[in-house]
Amino acid sequence: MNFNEAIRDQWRQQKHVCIGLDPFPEYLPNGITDLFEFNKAIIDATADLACCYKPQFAHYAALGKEHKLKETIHYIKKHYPSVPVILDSKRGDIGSTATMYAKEAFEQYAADAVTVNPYMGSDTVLPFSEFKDKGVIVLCRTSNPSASEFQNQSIEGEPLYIHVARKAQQDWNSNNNISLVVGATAPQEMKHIRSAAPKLPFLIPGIGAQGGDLKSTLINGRFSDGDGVMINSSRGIIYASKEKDFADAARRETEQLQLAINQNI
Ligand SMILES: O=C(O)c1cc(=O)[nH]c(=O)n1[C@@H]1O[C@H](COP(=O)(O)O)[C@@H](O)[C@H]1O
Repeated sequence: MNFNEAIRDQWRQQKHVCIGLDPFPEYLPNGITDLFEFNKAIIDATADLACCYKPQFAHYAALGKEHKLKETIHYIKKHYPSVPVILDSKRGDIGSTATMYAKEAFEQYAADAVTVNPYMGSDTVLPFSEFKDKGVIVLCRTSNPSASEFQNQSIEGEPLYIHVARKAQQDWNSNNNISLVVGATAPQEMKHIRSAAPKLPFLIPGIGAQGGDLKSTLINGRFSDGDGVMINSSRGIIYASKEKDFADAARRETEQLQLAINQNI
């Protein structure tokens, strides 16, 4: 089963929440200093609800704690093998280097999918999509405040993000393993991208701490028959409480987000 099939399996069980494992040392709950211990508590409390997990690479590498990232991914794969793991490293480089980045994500870290920055062109994406069983999640229209500076620029009458969506669907998806990152903070762009790429799954960050609107996200982002979306929340879930009950609080936030998704999907 490849990544996209595994996600579809999760959707069939009404799981759409992608939990971001982005530990900031200064926000760790009182008494917790170890990143793996923190992640493990969150994972054990949410694994039956999560569509997937998404650890963000910089949150480990900036602290020299890449081994804690590896430990986290191995823990999920050992104890909750049906929950896919997306390594959010937003890689992108010339083909020969991209091949090494793909090995980093899929062989060193054993991730099921990786986020990829496609703005250097096709030869930088294909080394990832050659891994048939793995997911390649291509940045299309990101959630950050300056995203429109370049991504909304019009080229031949269409915004750049639409060119990315078309290329992803038509040229990069021969192994049926491509998804798109589309931020919840850009509902009109999301609608446009969904009509250009009706069948590609969307990873949607921007709900929770970044203030994206869930209802318009679901109306604009889901497939015509529902599903189609992995709704990411990181800080909104993992920092729901700074006290001893942080894992239970993360579970409650995940349940509430899934409930809100069910009511709108
Ligand atoms: O690729 C991503 O995951 C991503 C793309 C994007 O456009 N915006 C975005 O916020 N992200 C990531 O999604 C997560 C959002 O975190 P919260 O804002 O705390 O929910 C972070 O790990 C970001 O790096």
